[in-house]
Amino acid sequence: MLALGKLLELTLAGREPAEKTQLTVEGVRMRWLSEGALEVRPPEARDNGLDLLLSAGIHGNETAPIELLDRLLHDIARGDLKPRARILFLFGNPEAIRKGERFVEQDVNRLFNGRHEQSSGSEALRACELERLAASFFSKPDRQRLHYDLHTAIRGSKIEQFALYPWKEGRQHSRRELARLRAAGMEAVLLQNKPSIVFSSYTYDKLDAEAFTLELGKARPFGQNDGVNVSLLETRLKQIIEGTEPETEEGLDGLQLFSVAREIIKHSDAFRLNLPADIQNFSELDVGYVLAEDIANTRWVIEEQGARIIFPNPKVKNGLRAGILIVPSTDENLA
Ligand SMILES: O=C(O)CCC(=O)N[C@@H](CCC(=O)O)C(=O)O
Ligand SMILES: [Zn+2]
Repeated sequence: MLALGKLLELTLAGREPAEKTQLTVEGVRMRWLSEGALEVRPPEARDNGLDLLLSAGIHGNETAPIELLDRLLHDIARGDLKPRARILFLFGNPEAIRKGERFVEQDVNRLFNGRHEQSSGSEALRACELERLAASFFSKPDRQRLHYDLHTAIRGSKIEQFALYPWKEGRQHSRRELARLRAAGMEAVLLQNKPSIVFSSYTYDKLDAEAFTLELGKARPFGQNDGVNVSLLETRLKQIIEGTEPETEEGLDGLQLFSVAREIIKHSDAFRLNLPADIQNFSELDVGYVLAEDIANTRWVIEEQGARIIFPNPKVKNGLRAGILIVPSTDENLA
């Protein structure tokens, strides 16, 4: 196997490779760009015009997606997987991955779309670098652009695998991309309805990629991911990479759609979230329930029928999202 296939090993060791560019026997070029960043380019005659960005480890303790990208890279470096797409592999927060922590000082996935400019420290610099790497990768005209930012969640979930689809004014969510996600094993998609500061929102909004955050199960340490079944996603990614993806029906085959009713923002240290610590994502909340309380008697009371909570987290920094309240949605506004 080509040494550059061991991007994860290099990243965990904090080392630069001796050789920055290597070629497989089939002429696939692997190029190390920076810590945790590697570009894969098929020979020109085989290139099918797709630019695919695969990122994981934006949160350092979310190891199942990192292991998935590591397997894909090994297969490419051994010549077992023969790309027709250009691919950028990114391990988002190397320092946090080495520590096995979600982040070191601040959450990288709250620093995109310019937020890093209002901040400082190594994670702000990394978010800036990730934006630059993604922008340069997606700078070629007349190519399809696709980004999957892979995550696992802090808690268990009533719906194990789901996607978050960013929003941009005037741009419609794509039915074809949703069908593709369904085929990749996603059971639900949350259709966002406002701008955001996460990585997939940056590539969707600023770089015109089709972009998604994918949640694949519960976060566990390296080597303990048997409970996270990524086989459908892995098969689909290999097909996308090799250009052998079967044409998907436009039907969504039971894919559940949700939209954001409200983001719960923690405003102060007085913030209290009235949920059990072990509550699962997608738990339903009754109308009238006092979900949260904050400074100056602010109360977050459930008003929406069919409301569910995802990503509840009272420990976030003040000013950040402490949960998302979602409601069922339909496919009527899809392009
Ligand atoms: O389990 C949790 O509370 C968080 C899991 C996670 O890291 N989710 C992403 C979602 C990004 C998005 O909103 O698209 C995050 O919170 O950064
Ligand atoms: Zn995450």
